[in-house]
Amino acid sequence: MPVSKKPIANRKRKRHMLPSCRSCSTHTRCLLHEASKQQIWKMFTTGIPLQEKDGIFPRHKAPFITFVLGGPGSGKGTQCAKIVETFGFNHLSAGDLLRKEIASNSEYGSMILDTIKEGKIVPSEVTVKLLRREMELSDNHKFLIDGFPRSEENRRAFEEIMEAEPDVVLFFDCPEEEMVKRVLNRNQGRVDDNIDTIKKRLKVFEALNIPVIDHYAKRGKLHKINAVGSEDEIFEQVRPIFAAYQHEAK
Ligand SMILES: Nc1ncnc2c1ncn2[C@@H]1O[C@H](COP(=O)(O)OP(=O)(O)OP(=O)(O)O)[C@@H](O)[C@H]1O
Ligand SMILES: O=c1ccn([C@@H]2O[C@H](COP(=O)(O)O)[C@@H](O)[C@H]2O)c(=O)[nH]1
Ligand SMILES: [Mg+2]
Repeated sequence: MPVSKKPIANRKRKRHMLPSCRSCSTHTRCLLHEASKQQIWKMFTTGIPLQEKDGIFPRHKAPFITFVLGGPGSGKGTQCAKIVETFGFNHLSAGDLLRKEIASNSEYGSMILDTIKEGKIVPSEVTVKLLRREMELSDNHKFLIDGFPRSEENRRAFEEIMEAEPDVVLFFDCPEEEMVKRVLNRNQGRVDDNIDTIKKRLKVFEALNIPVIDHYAKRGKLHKINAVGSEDEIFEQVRPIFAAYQHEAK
């Protein structure tokens, strides 16, 4: 049975369920309070619910993490939307989080913009920090992490900082010619949807992302999907993967 994403209002309320931050200057309730983070992640990684005495409301479920990988334009975002609709995951697109940082003029904004224009990879600590913040704020324990990790260094940073590994890894396998065609037709005004940047992104994908895919193949976590066909045809390959995990991920 599909589980819909919780409304933003509920996510905001979650902040107020966390203890006050004594170490920040404003003394407001603050997600960056180290003790809170450690408590949340202790619970996330051990699966042991926190008690009232731990300072935050108990949560009862360990995270169920899916990494969604594939080249530029292979259809990751499109299929994630279908997975969310059918299986009720929280979709975290690393690229979208980075683009939000640019739009919000954050301290990393101009560095991220330059990196994306060049089709290169943003430093792991920046991306992992953004993912971690979203995961901490989420009322949903089922995560689809789209477009990350992009390199072995990204993968190691995530696993070390989060003390967690993915349960499932999807790889949307698509020929380069098809990916280029899709990206050039995407028409969403992305600064990297031009032929020069696409060529660079494809090179980076081959050199740095394929080793991550190989790593998870060796660990028996990889599900390779033929990403050519209609969106619905492709989703029919994805559906049984999550149907099989539905009991575990509930
Ligand atoms: N099966 C498909 N057949 C044809 N076009 C598709 C298919 N799936 C997605 N598309 C289209 O291709 C484009 C790229 O898809 P999408 O944004 O989902 O890819 P992505 O893997 O998330 O790319 P990126 O890594 O660049 O974010 C979009 O315009 C989308 O509508
Ligand atoms: O983990 C990540 C994810 C993305 N990037 C940068 O963003 C662009 C666009 O990413 P999409 O997944 O295609 O939306 C990507 O080419 C990288 O430059 C990143 O550095 N790290
Ligand atoms: Mg995408």
